[in-house]
Amino acid sequence: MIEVCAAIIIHEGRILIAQRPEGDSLENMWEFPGGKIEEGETPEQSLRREILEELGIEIIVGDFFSENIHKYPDKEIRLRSYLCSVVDGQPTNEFHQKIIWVPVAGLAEYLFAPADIPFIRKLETFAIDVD
Ligand SMILES: Nc1nc2c([nH]c(=O)n2[C@H]2C[C@H](O)[C@@H](COP(=O)(O)OP(=O)(O)OP(=O)(O)O)O2)c(=O)[nH]1
Ligand SMILES: [Mg+2]
Repeated sequence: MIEVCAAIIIHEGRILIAQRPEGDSLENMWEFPGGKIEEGETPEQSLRREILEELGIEIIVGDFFSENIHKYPDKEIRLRSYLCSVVDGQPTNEFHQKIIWVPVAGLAEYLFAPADIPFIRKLETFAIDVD
């Protein structure tokens, strides 16, 4: 089982989503930034490291949002998501094809990695209160 953490970064009513690189697994699909937890890391530490690497920003990892165990043809992952906020600065795209901010109501337009679908459904049932 591969342990993966994903950041649901919310800012001014929108969520940051990212399109996976060409040539990688799940290429072109949309995801929440993050990645595999490394040896000795907590999920929170892992997410802060991944977000600094992928987006060049410091985040606050807040409440746990949801967990989904998903079997891909070649691997099984436990994907855990956390609600996060930006400490300061603008995210820069260091890794993905694209990064964009979308309102919850717009998430359905994007083709997400299959493991993310339950998160999208759950987000759609919540009125996310921000600011
Ligand atoms: N970061 C992230 N990974 C996700 C999401 N949904 C999802 O299925 N994944 C999968 C893709 C990868 O197989 C795995 C870990 O992501 P990663 O970005 O660290 O992995 P990677 O590209 O090095 O993966 P791989 O090519 O070595 O399989 O989790 C998501 O929302 N965010
Ligand atoms: Mg990653």
